[in-house]
Amino acid sequence: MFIEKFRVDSPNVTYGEDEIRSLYRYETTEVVHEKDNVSGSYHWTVRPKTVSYEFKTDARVPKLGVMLVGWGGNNGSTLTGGVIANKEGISWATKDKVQQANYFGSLTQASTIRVGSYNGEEIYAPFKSLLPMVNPDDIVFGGWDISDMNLADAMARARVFEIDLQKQLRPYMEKMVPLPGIYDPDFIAANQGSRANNVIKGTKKEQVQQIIKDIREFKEANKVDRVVVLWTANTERYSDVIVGLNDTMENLLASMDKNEAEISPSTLYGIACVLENVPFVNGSPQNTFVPGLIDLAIHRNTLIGGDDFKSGQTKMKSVLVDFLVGAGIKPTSIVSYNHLGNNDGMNLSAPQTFRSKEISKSNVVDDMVSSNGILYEPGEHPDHVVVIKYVPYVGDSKRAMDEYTSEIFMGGKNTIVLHNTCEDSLLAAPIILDLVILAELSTRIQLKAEGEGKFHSFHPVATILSYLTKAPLVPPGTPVVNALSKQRAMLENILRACIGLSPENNMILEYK
Ligand SMILES: NC(=O)c1ccc[n+]([C@@H]2O[C@H](COP(=O)([O-])OP(=O)(O)OC[C@H]3O[C@@H](n4cnc5c(N)ncnc54)[C@H](O)[C@@H]3O)[C@@H](O)[C@H]2O)c1
Ligand SMILES: O=P([O-])([O-])O[C@@H]1[C@@H](O)[C@H](O)[C@@H](O)[C@H](O)[C@@H]1O
Repeated sequence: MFIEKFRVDSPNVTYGEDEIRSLYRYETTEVVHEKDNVSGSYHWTVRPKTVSYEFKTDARVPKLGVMLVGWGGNNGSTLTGGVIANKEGISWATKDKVQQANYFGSLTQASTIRVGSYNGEEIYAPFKSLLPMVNPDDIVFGGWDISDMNLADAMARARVFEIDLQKQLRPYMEKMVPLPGIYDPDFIAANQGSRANNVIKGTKKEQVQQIIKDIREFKEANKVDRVVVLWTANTERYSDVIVGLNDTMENLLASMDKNEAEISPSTLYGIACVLENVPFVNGSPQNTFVPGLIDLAIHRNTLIGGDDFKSGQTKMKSVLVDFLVGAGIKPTSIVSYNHLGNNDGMNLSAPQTFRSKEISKSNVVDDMVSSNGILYEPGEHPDHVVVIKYVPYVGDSKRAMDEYTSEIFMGGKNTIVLHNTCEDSLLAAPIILDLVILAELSTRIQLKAEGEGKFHSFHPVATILSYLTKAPLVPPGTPVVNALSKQRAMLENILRACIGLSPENNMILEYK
């Protein structure tokens, strides 16, 4: 059964006008590897451990401004149009039916959580009912693009929405014009040069200062309380990480001042956001967050997150490999091919930008493979190939074909083949929405473990966003989890803890 909302009745939870507070007992384990004093041999011990936490969530939902880098792209124009269509209740004729706007594909807007059972029936509520979240209909969009095309024409260029919908959206979008962006042809494919007619001139430092100015003016002009910036511009090549250049925040800022060529546009946007204490999320696979920028974000306690939206093939991969390995089946060969004809595909047709994407699409199985020492020897992993081809005719309608070959019982082999066709931007747009909504929410959550003197925010490197990214950015020295079910459970259970609910453990002992 589905319910629209609920309230937790517990001595450990208080709902104030501006704040929700909870007392939470975090049940975990401590693993030790110790030497037996008698035998002298080492053994592993697992000790259950309970840590008491206090959470407090600011319940005042801000008016949110979202500034997209690459606003005029397929994702940016599709997301902007999609939110307008939902907000205005637009419906449109397709060859099959009259279609209503929706937020399908968004975890926060279209998924549910289990809150318990009632008279033997499982009870579910909207994911967004866990904590006060921004309503996407209320978001004010803006941003930058190296192409000066207005959003209505950009929507037409993207060829994602049905014509009837485009016609209805045009009046809302034709006056939306991206601000000039930071352009450096050395970091994206040469084939992008023809659209770069809207660029910020000057040194890298002057460009950063302009981005900061843009953010301030956007915030003032639109009277928004908070701004989140998200990169949905073209995939860049990796930046070289060099000691003395970008390895520390001091060196990164000094390199910017010296106009060092190896500081990428995406890193410059990131510097601007961190200096302005504005959350910055990277939806592409390049290493925007060089060590010096991570260092700066930690120093200034500004949320950063990424990398690379997890939207289609990779999302499926992080489910299928998790299922196979979790079932004791050994994937030995994974081949992921796709072709698409949008501008992203054209940009990825250059080897150096493709390499950024190949890395993020390939590393996604590492945690699952290393979790099973029965199937895999240390250092052993499946053959894993990623192929992306640019085929203009298909436009945004990506055609993905995957083949998974695994070893099964008694030397048997199993091959699974998947084919997936859909507009890539219709997968990515709701994920962008979730990223900005959850990034904003997490800045309103404070926590304090027993023994800690005062409340503090989550670590600035927002691991909480990992469900939405192919290559989760994590604080130095912490584990990377890619298995989709674990990522979703982590996110849901942290938000459940904020209202004093224990993790969903699926035991339903009541009925055993
Ligand atoms: N399913 C998906 O669509 C998906 C999934 C994962 C990742 N991504 C990534 O999202 C990004 C955007 O995808 P898209 O399909 O919207 O691409 P797109 O090419 O349609 O849009 C990118 C936009 O960024 C602009 N741009 C490029 N460099 C810029 C800069 N330095 N500053 C400001 N604007 C700049 C371009 O002019 C373009 O309008 C790509 O990096 C892509 O790899 C997309
Ligand atoms: O999310 P996913 O389907 O694994 O990966 C996608 C790639 O297959 C596609 O070629 C690329 O253009 C998109 O940006 C996205 O990264």
